[in-house]
Amino acid sequence: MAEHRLMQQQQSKTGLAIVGHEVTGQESLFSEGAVSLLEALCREFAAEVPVLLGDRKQRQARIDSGALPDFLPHTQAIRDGDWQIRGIPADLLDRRVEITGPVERKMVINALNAKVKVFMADFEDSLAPSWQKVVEGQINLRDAVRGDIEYTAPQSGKHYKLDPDPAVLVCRVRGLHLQEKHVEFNGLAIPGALFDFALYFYHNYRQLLAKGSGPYFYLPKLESHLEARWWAKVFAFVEDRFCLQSGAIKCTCLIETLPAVFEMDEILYELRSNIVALNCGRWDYIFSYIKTLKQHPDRVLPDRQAVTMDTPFLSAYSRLLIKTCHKRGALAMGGMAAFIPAKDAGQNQAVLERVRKDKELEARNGHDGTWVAHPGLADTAMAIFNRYIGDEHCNQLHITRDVDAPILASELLRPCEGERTETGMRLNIRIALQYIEAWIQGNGCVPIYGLMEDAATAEISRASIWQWIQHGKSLSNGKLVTKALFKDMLVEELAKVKEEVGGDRFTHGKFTQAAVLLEQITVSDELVDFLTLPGYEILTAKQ
Ligand SMILES: CC(=O)SCCNC(=O)CCNC(=O)[C@H](O)C(C)(C)COP(=O)(O)OP(=O)(O)OC[C@H]1O[C@@H](n2cnc3c(N)ncnc32)[C@H](O)[C@@H]1OP(=O)(O)O
Ligand SMILES: O=CC(=O)O
Ligand SMILES: [Mg+2]
Repeated sequence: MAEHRLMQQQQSKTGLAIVGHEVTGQESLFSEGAVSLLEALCREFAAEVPVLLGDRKQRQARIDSGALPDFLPHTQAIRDGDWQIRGIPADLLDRRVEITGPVERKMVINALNAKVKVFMADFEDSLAPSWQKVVEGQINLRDAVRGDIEYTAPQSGKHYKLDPDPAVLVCRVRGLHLQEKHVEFNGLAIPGALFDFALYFYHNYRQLLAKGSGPYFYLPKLESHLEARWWAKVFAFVEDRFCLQSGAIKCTCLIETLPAVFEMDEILYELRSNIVALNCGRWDYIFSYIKTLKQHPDRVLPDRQAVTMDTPFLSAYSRLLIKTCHKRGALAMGGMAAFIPAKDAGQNQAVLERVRKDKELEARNGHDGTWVAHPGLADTAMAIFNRYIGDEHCNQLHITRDVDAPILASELLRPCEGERTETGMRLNIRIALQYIEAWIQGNGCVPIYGLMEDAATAEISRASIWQWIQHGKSLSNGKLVTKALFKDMLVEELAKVKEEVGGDRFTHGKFTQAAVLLEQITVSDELVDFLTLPGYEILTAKQ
């Protein structure tokens, strides 16, 4: 019956239509109840998304013409008010180490078995959202929630299954800028965020609540409290529809855009029934600093490697997030050190040392937990947070920073010192090339030169070069960064990548196509909002 209704809708172009190719196992995912929820959400909320995205453009236009982001005058009462978020469920009180990773079957099992408190299952920065991957990802999470997930690696024959006490599951849905073009509502592609949210919620909320957990979400790339309000309405609508207690759905918002850091109190306030934490998504935040201040010549960033969490503008961001969260009873999560374990034992010691240093800074600032990209880093991060949190507490909520001096807008916006080097520019090109190549083939997270690269980190690499060209910056060796210099380097670095990956891999890969896309988005006069937008067109072209 559901199939019949869908076919009718596909013909009439009204209501919801699934237009993607058939993925094995999708019948049970697109059950009548799930489709009906998705359709209701699209009917109620999809039309508001372009309006919210339009608000982003208007804000950006004001900043492009010289204004600087600042705290909002008309929400002063919310910042000054004495209010708290509603509360944190027991299984989310202790989040000292969270692992993140894409929703592929093997990774889901490995992440849930890792020695961490939470697994953030990611439909966002680390996933290239091909139709196949998003559908399979939902199936994998549904099976994991039921404790019914296994996997056998085709090559090694290694078998994977869940350990008895898996990590708490939190699902990160796509950002509002991304569409899911394989599902249409009234003939238009639907917001990817609604697709991810509706399916994860529908298939898992009962089982999760029955085992004392709940439907938990990470919300990425918010830019304003009005976007948080939109999510609050989505949550309330769903809680009502399924006769759940208000606040049964819980979320953590990533503060990973420069505009959002000025609205953290407001975001917590809008979502106060549902929110439990904010998270320092540092990589997108750095990208957003570049993007938001792209027309401000005095705020051009140096080499990516110089932009570390101890630089003043990032330190202010981390400290203000902690202060804001703890004042409101919410957890303040740290972010990702992009290092991943090295095969060589000596090199690995150096990696662990860098992770330790990064986590130590977060824990000392007062963060309640942090992210790792790889199970091999869990113990290191856990040891640091254990030392700061101890056995008596499960977080650092008791640490309030009211006595600290206020953190001012000028500190959040402070220009970042450091060199722009030819080595840094060439490295940016090679990273962006290899990442885009992986992404357009359907792989959203890859190790490159010993670091985890995902959509957020790669954005920094490509946007930095755009910004250096735009403002006619010189490199430390005196070379002026121009479109011509970039194009010459692109040819040279493409050849270098070929040497590094080998002729065979190069020929069978999509490096030339990646180079074309990288060139387009780097020499364009306007900064392309997200590389995943043109990337999605390529990714989905042949599906
Ligand atoms: C800016 C942000 O948004 S950060 C959040 C988004 N980014 C992420 O989540 C990054 C997640 N990390 C990853 O995807 C991976 O660690 C990568 C791609 C960087 C490296 O992966 P690999 O090359 O497979 O690493 P490696 O070979 O060392 O892996 C060893 C084992 O650990 C597993 N593993 C590695 N990372 C993870 C992870 N994050 N979750 C679960 N398992 C993992 C691998 O699957 C592999 O398992 P196996 O031995 O059973 O085959
Ligand atoms: O999503 C996390 C980030 O750092 O970006
Ligand atoms: Mg991010």
